[in-house]
Amino acid sequence: MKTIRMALTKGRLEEKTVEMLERLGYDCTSVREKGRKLIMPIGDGSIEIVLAKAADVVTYVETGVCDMGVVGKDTIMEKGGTFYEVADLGFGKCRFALAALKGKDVYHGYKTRTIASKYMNVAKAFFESKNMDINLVKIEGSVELAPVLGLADAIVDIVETGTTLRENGLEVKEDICNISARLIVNIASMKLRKKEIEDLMNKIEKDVKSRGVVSTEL
Ligand SMILES: Nc1ncnc2c1ncn2[C@@H]1O[C@H](COP(=O)(O)OP(=O)(O)OP(=O)(O)O)[C@@H](O)[C@H]1O
Ligand SMILES: O=P(O)(O)OC[C@H]1O[C@H](OP(=O)(O)OP(=O)(O)O)[C@H](O)[C@@H]1O
Repeated sequence: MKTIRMALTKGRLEEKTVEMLERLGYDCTSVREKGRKLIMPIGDGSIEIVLAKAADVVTYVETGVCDMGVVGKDTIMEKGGTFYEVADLGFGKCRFALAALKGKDVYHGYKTRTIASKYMNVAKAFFESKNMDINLVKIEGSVELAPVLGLADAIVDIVETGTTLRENGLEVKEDICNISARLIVNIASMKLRKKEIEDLMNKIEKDVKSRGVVSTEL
């Protein structure tokens, strides 16, 4: 049987994904003791794990160098692409929100608002849906700084606990959508490796159900 290559998002989603694979019965010692290694087999070697940055997980799955991947809905929304999104894994939960300084009115007034975000496409689509004309500024991280420093009127960013907003004098003005980790599959792999991929998908779906995950729309 040919090895299935699965791309995992390094960082926040990594631990939960490994825990899920362990619940499915795959020995993930190789991932837990990886050091600086980026590719490693798990279990009996039927799956090979590729550790990548979120946006690159999508690229590797879309191009078919990886058969499947685990990535946040935020990355899927921002980057788009052609692949199957087959499961909401129910972890990595957070949300996209519009936020600004406490008490600031971001909706009214004649001046075009300046919005800062790491997620330019998500922010653009959100304001287009509201028919609001805005100036968008790309910020690479710690986006909360932009309104505090006076660069932007508001931000579109990920909120999990709300601590970063609160500790910087900001508040959510509007929730945009929920985010969680998703399982994605390459289109050709789904046909060519149907049996192996479906077997793994079924195991993952069982695990997701057993955790009582209420799946959002895929
Ligand atoms: N509080 C949070 N902040 C950011 N992402 C979160 C949070 N909680 C869950 N996530 C999910 O975890 C994924 C990976 O986040 P992580 O911060 O590890 O990587 P990243 O956003 O690509 O940042 P970096 O560029 O620092 O690697 C996100 O794409 C998102 O789906
Ligand atoms: O609601 P909270 O629990 O405070 O989490 C949200 C924060 O976490 C993320 O930032 P991250 O730590 O990934 O750093 P970054 O801003 O440099 O991307 C996100 O962009 C928020 O800043």
